Amino acid sequence: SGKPKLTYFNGRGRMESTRWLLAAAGVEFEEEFLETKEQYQKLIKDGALLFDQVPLVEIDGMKMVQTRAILSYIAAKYNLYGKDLKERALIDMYVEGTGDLMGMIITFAFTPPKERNLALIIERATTRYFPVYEKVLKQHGQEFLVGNRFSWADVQLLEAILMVEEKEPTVLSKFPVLQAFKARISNIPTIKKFLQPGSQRKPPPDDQYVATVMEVFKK
Ligand SMILES: N[C@@H](CCC(=O)N[C@@H](CS(=O)(=O)O)C(=O)NCC(=O)O)C(=O)O
Repeated sequence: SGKPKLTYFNGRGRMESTRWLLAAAGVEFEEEFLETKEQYQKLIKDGALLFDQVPLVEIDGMKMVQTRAILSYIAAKYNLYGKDLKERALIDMYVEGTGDLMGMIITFAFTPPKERNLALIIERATTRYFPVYEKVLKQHGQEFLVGNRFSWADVQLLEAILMVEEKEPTVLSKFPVLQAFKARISNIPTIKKFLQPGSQRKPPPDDQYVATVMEVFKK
């Protein structure tokens, strides 16, 4: 069909940032949801998973795995990766930052309840990560993080803000510039559409999601 095809669980995990980026670029995509061990074994047998891992994104005749490789390819293909090496370097730094923050939340669902440390996630968000983006936007006074143009960095920062707000709704209370950024980027038509109910955006992980992941990978 020419549309990229995403193979992953029916949940956020490591695939959600790819859904966000494709949606922000206005690119329609198909999804295959991993529900059973048999599906996973078949993908391996068919040689579709280079490292026996998902996310898998089939795009432009390639079977891409490795989340960063997938995201970088999509960002470059849809001109969301800056205009030169230095802008791309900034975007890489910013997306690694929001990626690390979201990584803490992704693993949260798989951490035994008594070991979960939500306070640490909120502390990192409000003292290490959000202050950086607040300052960057404040200093150049532009709409977007890099090169005064919409990029991957903006998409992933909005994704991270919304994810942290799901855990702590007041998390932006000391970040007025990020509050304005959130409102602005959420109103970009392709993102506004993705934020509407019924889009391919996935809900926060629940016990069912965690159980499915464990079941599929059970030896
Ligand atoms: N570096 C890889 C890691 C991918 C990964 O660990 N995938 C898990 C699934 S999930 O953690 O994303 O839910 C997997 O396939 N695990 C199976 C295995 O590693 O045998 C990436 O970024 O895509």
